[in-house]
Amino acid sequence: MQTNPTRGGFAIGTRGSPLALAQAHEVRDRIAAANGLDPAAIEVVVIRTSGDIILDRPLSEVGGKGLFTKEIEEALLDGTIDLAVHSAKDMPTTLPDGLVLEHFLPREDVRDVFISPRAARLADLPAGAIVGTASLRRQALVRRLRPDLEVVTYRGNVQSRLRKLDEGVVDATLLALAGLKRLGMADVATEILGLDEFPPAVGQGAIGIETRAGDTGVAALLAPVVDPDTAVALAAERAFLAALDGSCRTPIAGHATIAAGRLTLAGLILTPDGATAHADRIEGLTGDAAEIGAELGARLKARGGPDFFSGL
Ligand SMILES: NCc1[nH]cc(CCC(=O)O)c1CC(=O)O
Repeated sequence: MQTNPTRGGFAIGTRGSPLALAQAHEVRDRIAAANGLDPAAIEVVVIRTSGDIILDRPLSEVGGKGLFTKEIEEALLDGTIDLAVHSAKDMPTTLPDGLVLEHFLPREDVRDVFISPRAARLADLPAGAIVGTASLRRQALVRRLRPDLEVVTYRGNVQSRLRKLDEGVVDATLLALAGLKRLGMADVATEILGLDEFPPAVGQGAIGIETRAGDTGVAALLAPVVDPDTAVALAAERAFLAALDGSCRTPIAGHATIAAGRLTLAGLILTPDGATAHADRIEGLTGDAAEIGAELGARLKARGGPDFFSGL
């Protein structure tokens, strides 16, 4: 078994939310099973991040996605942990020097779900109903489909969001089906939203494993558990997001699929009010994933024009 010279063990770093822990335990169990190790010999280290501490403001106002990874990445760089498990969706497009995001478990369902005690479908909510979500993409997509609803920002982990729904603070919310499945809670979903009307965030449904660049020992342990198609899809989606230069105030959807050795990347950018949207897709070779992502990002950026991103 690979040991860490500075700490004398093998450790996985994760945030402490129930979803983050479920994902870290899944990675631990798969590594153990595929390498003939005792799962108990692989330590799971919970790391509290700035993003977990600041809960009262939208992420886009307090510094973005990096707040959920900073302390975990420091632990990876200083050798406290050997790999970090993340929701790929929550990862910034640029990582600190010396770290890479190249390993992914097979992707879960990428779709969003609508959850409400008031209506069987998003289309059936009464006018004026309040939809709570912190995601700018979900806010814009709801406004595009249902401009007559009221959209409010609503942060917190999956459990706390569902609690607010129970308490009647909002009439409906939207969550990723993948997270609910990993928590064994897929049955709370009221309606599974279609990919065309409600395209996912870049990385949605994928568990990413961040490692130190050139750590061949960890790469060897991960080789039997990772999914190459998911890695290709994520390379395309993340290059797309990076080309749109990561303004976390811009609603963006992006989804790559692989079939018969070909990659198809679909992307969408919206204004926050959902009134204006630009969508396109590119199909090409899986080996060109990063180029396809960059090209689609550049196209949509050009289509939106200079004011699309600055004027938000
Ligand atoms: N930003 C929170 C977050 N990060 C990943 C998931 C769900 C799991 C996934 O998309 O892989 C969620 C919750 C949600 O959006 O419902």
